Amino acid sequence: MDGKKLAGEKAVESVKDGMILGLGTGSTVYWSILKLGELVKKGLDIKGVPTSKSTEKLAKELGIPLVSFSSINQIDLTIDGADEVNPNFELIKGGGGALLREKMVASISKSSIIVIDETKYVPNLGEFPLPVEIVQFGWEVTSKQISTLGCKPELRTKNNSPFVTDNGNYIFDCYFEKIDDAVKLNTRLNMIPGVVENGLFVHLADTIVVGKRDSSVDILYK
Ligand SMILES: O=C[C@H](O)[C@H](O)[C@H](O)COP(=O)(O)O
Repeated sequence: MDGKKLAGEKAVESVKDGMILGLGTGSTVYWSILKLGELVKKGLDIKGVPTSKSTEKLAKELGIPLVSFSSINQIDLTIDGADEVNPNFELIKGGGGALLREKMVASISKSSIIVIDETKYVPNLGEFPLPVEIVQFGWEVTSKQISTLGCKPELRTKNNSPFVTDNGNYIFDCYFEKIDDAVKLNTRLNMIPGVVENGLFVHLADTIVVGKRDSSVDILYK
């Protein structure tokens, strides 16, 4: 069975009536949102906070009640995907371009479950290029500054034009040889003028749900 589907559906078992729920973005959490839609139809009482326009659209189609991020101070639980996860529960996110809103939502979540298939659980972060969201103004200069941290930033494109995020920004996919110190790199990247946010999530996940090829699911707790 598909590891993404297994993990996505398993995470929903932690959802309880009355919760305000952060709804992540991507093809793994898609399965969580689909399951939530089914449960809402059967009477589950939750309110979702979407992390992207695509998740907002999906949740609306499924009849999941939503609440705007601006109107709340705290989220009970967020379920989201990731591109890489290491044994310290540090993540690379943003493969789908939603990292900024995802990080904002995660930052006010009491608890956060990350759903992945087993290919994404890695000893060291960095094989997946690190997404960094930047303002459009002077992106060439920002690229040079980011490269001094030891990577090759590539401007993400879509249909031969720069990819534009839900927030109107660009994304660099940054190729580091290996990321040894995610905490330090997260800080250094965010200190560069022009950088809005980067896809390193540190101290923002407490449970990892891993869907495996053999149809089993591992649940890792911090
Ligand atoms: O911007 C996208 C998000 O960070 C996703 O959660 C991440 O890229 C994982 O996506 P998927 O589950 O589709 O592999």
